[in-house]
Amino acid sequence: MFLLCDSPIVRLRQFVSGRGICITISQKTHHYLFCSFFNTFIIVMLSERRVFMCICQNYLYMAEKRMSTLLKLLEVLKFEKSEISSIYFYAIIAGVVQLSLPLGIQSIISFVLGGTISTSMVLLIALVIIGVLVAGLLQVNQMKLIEKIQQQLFVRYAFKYADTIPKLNLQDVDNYYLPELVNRFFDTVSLQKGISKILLDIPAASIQIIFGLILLSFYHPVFIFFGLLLLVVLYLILITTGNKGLQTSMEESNYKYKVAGYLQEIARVITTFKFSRNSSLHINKTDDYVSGYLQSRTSHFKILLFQYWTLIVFKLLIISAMLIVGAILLVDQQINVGQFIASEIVILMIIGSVEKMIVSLDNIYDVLTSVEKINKLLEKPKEKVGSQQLIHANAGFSLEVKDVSFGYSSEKLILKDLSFNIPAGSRVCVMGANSAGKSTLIRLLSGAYQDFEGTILINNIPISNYDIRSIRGNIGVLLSIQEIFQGTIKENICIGNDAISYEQMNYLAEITGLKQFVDSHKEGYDFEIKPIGNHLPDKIVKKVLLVRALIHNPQMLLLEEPWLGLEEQYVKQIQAHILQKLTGKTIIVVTNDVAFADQCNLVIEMERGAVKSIKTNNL
Ligand SMILES: Nc1ncnc2c1ncn2[C@@H]1O[C@H](COP(=O)(O)OP(=O)(O)OP(=O)(O)O)[C@@H](O)[C@H]1O
Repeated sequence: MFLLCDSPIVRLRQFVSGRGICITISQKTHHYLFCSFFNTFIIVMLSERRVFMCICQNYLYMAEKRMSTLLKLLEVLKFEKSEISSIYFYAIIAGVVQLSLPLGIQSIISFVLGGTISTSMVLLIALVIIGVLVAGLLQVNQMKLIEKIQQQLFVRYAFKYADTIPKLNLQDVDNYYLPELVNRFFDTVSLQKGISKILLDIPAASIQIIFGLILLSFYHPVFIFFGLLLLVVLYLILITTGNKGLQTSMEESNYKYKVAGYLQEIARVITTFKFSRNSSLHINKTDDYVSGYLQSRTSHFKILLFQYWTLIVFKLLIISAMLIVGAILLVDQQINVGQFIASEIVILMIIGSVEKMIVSLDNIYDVLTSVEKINKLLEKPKEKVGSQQLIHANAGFSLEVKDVSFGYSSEKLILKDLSFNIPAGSRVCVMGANSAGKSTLIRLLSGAYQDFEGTILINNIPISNYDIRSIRGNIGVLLSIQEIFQGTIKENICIGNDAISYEQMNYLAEITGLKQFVDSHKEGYDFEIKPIGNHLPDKIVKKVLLVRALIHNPQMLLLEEPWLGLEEQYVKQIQAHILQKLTGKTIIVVTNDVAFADQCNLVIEMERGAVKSIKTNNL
């Protein structure tokens, strides 16, 4: 295809997959001639360096994108190597066995034309029947292997998601709604379905095509020409529509998740939409996303239709050509009736396989799209994990904050040039007005946010050098960003640590006042908390989180407003526990409680992201 135009880059984008030759016709008027050769990329243009680069980049970008999606699919299939090899092995055997049908029929017809029913003929019929049975058995084995692969895929992704989510970088997670992103897990179901089609249909179809063509070439050389023509057409369909098909499939999937995400958002704020009865915002927004979905789906369907129409036209042509050629060869007595019928059966088998391959293209798009979608969460940035272990000593840790600056985004600094020292075993109170940056500081000290300027040293070693898990194992944290989850109270407190006894839990539950709530339910600590803690008073949520922070007997405590909103009696008990029972541990509490601050060794006052004052109390 040749194209004369004045805007090479715009044209190139519209160009079929960016492959082609580009020749400068006139440098002055900036006219360019593009020509596309399927799957061939050559640039004959030496004078316009800038355009030359653009073309290369465009091509490379598209090739890279396609390759990366394919590589991701191969990465998925890498674990199923042995099953896939077996499936292909069975497919080859089945392909050979299935050829016994036309060959058997050809011989049977020769016998029938001879007018005798001989033992050989009965034997042949039996062989054909056995061939069909064996092919069926092989297919059953293939199905079993596919089932195994499907189960493995689901299990592997379920565990990958469960393992990855807690490791995600919190700063990055701030930019999206994580539960919505997790919806991509449902693409494992599309992957399971698509993979089964691809692994069953495509090998069977390709092997039938190859063996069928080889067989046909034995009947007459003219069939070789038809065979080659068939392969070229199949290749052209794949090349011309492949990229576009994948692109429209991705767009369709993007809108699918937009619709699902928005419905999820409506459900999340159900009361808001319920009480704004006259508003149709939710319907209008859903309409926008659904329209986008329908448009991209229609574009995708157009590609599939184009592929199918090409196939129908080609089928018509090839069947008529084959019948005519077969009939001529038969009349010319170059082939006999048996060969004629057998060759027609083989041709029909080949056409059927080509059809299967074209129809499977939709599955290939689905599979590639699913792999991209599932990986969206898995590819998100993870927390950095150093190698140094924070040793569990029986004393608190020392902290040194040196010239630390931090912003949740690059536009605004929240913490500005903070510097202070906290000796091991200190009790520290962090005070300050709203938005002074107190919570942000605690988040940095807990290792929750890692991309800050300056240094934070724990026991004289930069926090980034530590294995973050060893820090988490040694500190108790109560941050405002923490939540309770669906599960029992015990699970919410212990988070799977079976070494924690009921006595330990009871002791802290008494201090915080959680015990009263636990005792008021017959299930006790096995009382099941509903998702997002629905119906649970805020005070109880806070108490559960506080007991969770204290229960591991950590060497360092980072507590954000631990008693804010709790009953006076429990506030006193909690403070007494922290000040009197946890001697030797490093305790940092964010609170504007002056009475508590007076009992701390160090009081850090913050103002607009900076340290306003540091006061040392001689206790
Ligand atoms: N996850 C976040 N993403 C972006 N900005 C944030 C985030 N968390 C806090 N901020 C902003 O950082 C600033 C400091 O908030 P921070 O919660 O650290 O202050 P604070 O002193 O603890 O205030 P408060 O006592 O009201 O909790 C505020 O302007 C706040 O809006």
